[in-house]
Amino acid sequence: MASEALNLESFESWFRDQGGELDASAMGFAIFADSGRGAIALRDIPEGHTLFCIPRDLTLSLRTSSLPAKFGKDVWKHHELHNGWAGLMLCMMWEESLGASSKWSGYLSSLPTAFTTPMFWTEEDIQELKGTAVVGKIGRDDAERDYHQKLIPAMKSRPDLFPEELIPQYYSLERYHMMGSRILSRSFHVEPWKGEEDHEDEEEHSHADAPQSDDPNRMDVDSENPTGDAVEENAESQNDETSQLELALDEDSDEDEDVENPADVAMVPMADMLNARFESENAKLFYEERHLKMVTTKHIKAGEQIWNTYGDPPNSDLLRRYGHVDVVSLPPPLAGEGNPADVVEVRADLVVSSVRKIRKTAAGDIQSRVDFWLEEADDDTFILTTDCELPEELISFLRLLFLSKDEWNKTKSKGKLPKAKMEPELLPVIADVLKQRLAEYPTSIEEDERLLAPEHAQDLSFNKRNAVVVRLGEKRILRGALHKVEALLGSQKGKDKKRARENEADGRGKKAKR
Ligand SMILES: C[S@@+](CC[C@H](N)C(=O)[O-])C[C@H]1O[C@@H](n2cnc3c(N)ncnc32)[C@H](O)[C@@H]1O
Repeated sequence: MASEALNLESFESWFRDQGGELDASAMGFAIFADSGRGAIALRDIPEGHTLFCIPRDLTLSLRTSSLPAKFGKDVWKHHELHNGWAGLMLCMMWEESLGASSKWSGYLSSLPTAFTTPMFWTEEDIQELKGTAVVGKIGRDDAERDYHQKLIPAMKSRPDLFPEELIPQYYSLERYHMMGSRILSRSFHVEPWKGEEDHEDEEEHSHADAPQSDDPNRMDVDSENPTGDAVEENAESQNDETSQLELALDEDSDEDEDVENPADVAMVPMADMLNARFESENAKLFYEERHLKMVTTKHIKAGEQIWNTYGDPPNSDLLRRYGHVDVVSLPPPLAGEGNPADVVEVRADLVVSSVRKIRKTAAGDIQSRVDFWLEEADDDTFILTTDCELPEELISFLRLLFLSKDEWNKTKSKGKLPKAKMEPELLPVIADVLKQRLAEYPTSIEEDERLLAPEHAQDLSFNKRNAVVVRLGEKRILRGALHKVEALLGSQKGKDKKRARENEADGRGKKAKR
């Protein structure tokens, strides 16, 4: 605790020395038992108040580190450092190796070195996540491949920048993972100022192509102040200051608008000191021409925590990226506590296997229907949320698999997927899919609820407790959806019986008439 407090003090003075501005009458730091360091309001703060202000050139990214320019654009690209996060990870390791001569030394030394994300879990702990969306997305192997295929050759090519004796201390695989985790849990998406974009005449420097990013939940930066003040554009003055490398990094960034330009991934000192909790945001980062500003989005009372937002992701993503889970009251139809933003993924192949099992007559052309689906819908996973409603895509997919041969031929020629209209014949398959999906978790809901009960919770390790929270959240959604399907099946049976009785009575009536 004492060392963390000291760390914060030197971080704060580094921040000011570098031109950062903090309203120390409004915001201070505290250490929270469940979330580490965070920011608190030292007095009542009105909405629209600027808590701190960061010069753009104090953010750490491919645009601001001088390492990419030392390689030159072609070599940087040759080593594939313009794709994904590997380039920024190398920049961070290099800046750290410079010690006090790096502009970011006071920042880098304030960053955590240990993480609670599954990337660092034992195999035994990871087993606790079986069935959840986390397991397939940890990505340790992909990250290590990048380390060996991109970073090692790049470093070997420049012993002047990466002296061999410094490799174990600053560039080990362990430190590489550490940088990756810092980016994962603390980076922001920071786009260049509009006036920075249109430059074609810049000479040779690194280019950045679009990276593979899976990041809908990175902390975001808005371009407009919440008070509605217009952000003034001043392209001309910005042009003078924009580094040529920065422009080169953006040159290729429009190639695919769906993937994030790695040059837009930025470490933002001070802004990354704020914690987040589901729907608790009361401050947000906004950008202006030369600064990023953390501005309150609500009135905050003295003593309250100042929360940013991480985009309110499901617990599976929170755990994977940030190493914690959100536990608040769940809205109906669920009850108890969990993350209202939770989701559960159901793979299309599970649906296909249930259709094959239940509709023994399932068409031999099922594969061509699946291919048609994949082409038209471009998705092989169905997502259920905490409202426990059945996804429209799932219903449409099932209807496609249930079409008669004639209907299928028509659908194929029209190139249009069936409407998501629920049919009674789909219900038994959906119930089976949900049961199969529930069976993919090794424990039951009741077992998990017992593990999390207050009298047992202290027996769980931090990782295991988080794993149980994630898997229980997913299972509750599946159970909620299953209850809905069973209720529909029950009322369908009731309707069928009634119809049968009426038919019988009709039959008798007719007989009586005769
Ligand atoms: C952007 S940093 C926030 C500052 C961080 N607490 C620190 O000490 O540097 C994100 C990290 O803070 C922690 N964190 C943020 N919000 C949290 C919460 N609601 N519960 C638990 N931990 C949280 C997690 O470790 C997360 O990876």
